[in-house]
Amino acid sequence: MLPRASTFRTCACRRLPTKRHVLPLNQTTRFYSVDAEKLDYEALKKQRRTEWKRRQGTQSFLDHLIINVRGGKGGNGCAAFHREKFINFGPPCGGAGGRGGDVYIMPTKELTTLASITKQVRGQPGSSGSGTWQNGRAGEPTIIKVPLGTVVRELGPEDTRRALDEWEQEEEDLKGMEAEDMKAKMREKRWLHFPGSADDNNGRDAFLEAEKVIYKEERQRRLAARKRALEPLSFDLDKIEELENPVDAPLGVRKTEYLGHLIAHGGAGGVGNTHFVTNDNRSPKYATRGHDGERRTYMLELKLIADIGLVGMPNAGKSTLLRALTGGRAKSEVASYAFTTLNPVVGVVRVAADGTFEGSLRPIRTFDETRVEEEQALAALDAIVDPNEVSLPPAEEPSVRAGHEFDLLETSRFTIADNPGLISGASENVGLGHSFLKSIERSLALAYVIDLSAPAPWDELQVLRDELEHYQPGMSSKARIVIANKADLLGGGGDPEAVEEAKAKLQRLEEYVRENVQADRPLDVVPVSAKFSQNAAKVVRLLNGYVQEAKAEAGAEAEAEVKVET
Ligand SMILES: Nc1nc2c(ncn2[C@@H]2O[C@H](COP(=O)(O)OP(=O)(O)OP(=O)(O)O)[C@@H](O)[C@H]2O)c(=O)[nH]1
Ligand SMILES: [Mg+2]
Repeated sequence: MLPRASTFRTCACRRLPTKRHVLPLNQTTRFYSVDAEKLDYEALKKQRRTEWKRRQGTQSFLDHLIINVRGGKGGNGCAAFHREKFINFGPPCGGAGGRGGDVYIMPTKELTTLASITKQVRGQPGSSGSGTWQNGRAGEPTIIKVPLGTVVRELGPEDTRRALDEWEQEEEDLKGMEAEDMKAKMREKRWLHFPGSADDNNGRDAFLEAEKVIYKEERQRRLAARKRALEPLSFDLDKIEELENPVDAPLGVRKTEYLGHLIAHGGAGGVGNTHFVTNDNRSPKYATRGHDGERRTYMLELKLIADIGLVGMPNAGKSTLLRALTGGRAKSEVASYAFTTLNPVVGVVRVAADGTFEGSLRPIRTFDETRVEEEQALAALDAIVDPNEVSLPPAEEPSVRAGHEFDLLETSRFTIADNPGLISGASENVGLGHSFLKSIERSLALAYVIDLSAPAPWDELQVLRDELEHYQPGMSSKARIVIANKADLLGGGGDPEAVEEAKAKLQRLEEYVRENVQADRPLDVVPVSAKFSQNAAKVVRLLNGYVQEAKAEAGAEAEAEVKVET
């Protein structure tokens, strides 16, 4: 029985928000106005966010991946005979199948992790040939886009993680079959027959001859593939390459497009029955199927190419520093809870001859927390500052501006990578672990970022150094500078006692660095405030110096190697 109309009305009303469900405004205000409670609430919120982020981090951070790549399958050949008005029995006219598409790999700046890359990549198949001598269309190439800085390594024949090649796979499929069944199955995989002539073909000498030739060719193909597999491919995708088309090419000549590195060839197309015409056999009724594409397995490993790598504990202000140095161009997330940054982010610092860097010309506002909170903060700011009441002095126009104008001034640039936070025990996979350090393994220099406002910043430094050494012995010798961040929190707003205390703390840190953390060359210690871009110019000058120095050293080494070889 249908419910009465009044029943519907009651249900609908129940779903509507009533006054009871909405918290009165004064009630929430009262809750926040209690300071102790608010503090607890804030701490709890931060802790929950940290936990949430850490869990997310373990799922989304991806710096190595194994992918199975298969070139496109070739299209099948066609067994057909020409038919036309007044020609009832025309000649064989089956076209060949198209080639399967090749698979390429290409670096791109748009990606920063391997998370979006599919593990099984199949090239596009070629289309089959058809009657009237029509050959099939070749498969389009497939391009796998990976982040810049990915190292591609093919797994060798002994590696158990490698996918089986087409012959090994066939062997596996035929295991345990009777010899007759096996033969039939192998034939079925390779041959196509004109409708109704399969049995007839199998008994013909011409077909058996053709089969022998096809198997011989296949054996040669298999030998070549096995030989090639003994030398696995390996290359670094550390720069974006472009094909230069000749400038004097005649009009109308197609420009060749850069597709990247070829990692799996597509299979050849099958041949049509026209291919098998001989003097003895004028109307062959069989064609071959397309070949499978190459099957290869690759290990992708992400190693970002940044000249400088920032290493620091969570919340030390690494992301804030990156944003300050790049003028907010590098969009690294900043928030007051730990593990805000989950993936390494690379930014570019552009420097002029007089030491001005582009970031200093772009005033940035660094917001904490999420976008919602950012909007709330802005709204609160607007409520306090009434633009009509406060007459701000007109901002001075800088003589140069960031953006395109800086192109004329720029004399050097370097890249800098912000990393997730490193904590004690990261080598035992505590926090986000330390595998992300792989991304800065090839950096020219490392910079420790520590929180100077912490009670014992030197302890932080020791932990960072130990974790670097745990990750790779000798890696800490790449560190050149200790950036003591959050210096603005010391000094107590100009209180002489607090200033003295801050100076003493900095001195103690310097002493500690000199005595305990020293590598083979002295480490610079620079107090900065990333949030307010204080002393950032000095940091940029020093970092730029290390990069130039390291590049010069690498250049000298390469030259020496060339000399030895000659
Ligand atoms: N007062 C002050 N606060 C800062 C400074 N630098 C960063 N902060 C604040 O410190 C908090 C953490 O900054 P982040 O840049 O996210 O720190 P992080 O090292 O990237 O942290 P993770 O990504 O979690 O490893 C934020 O609330 C920043 O506003 C600074 O120089 N002075
Ligand atoms: Mg960060």
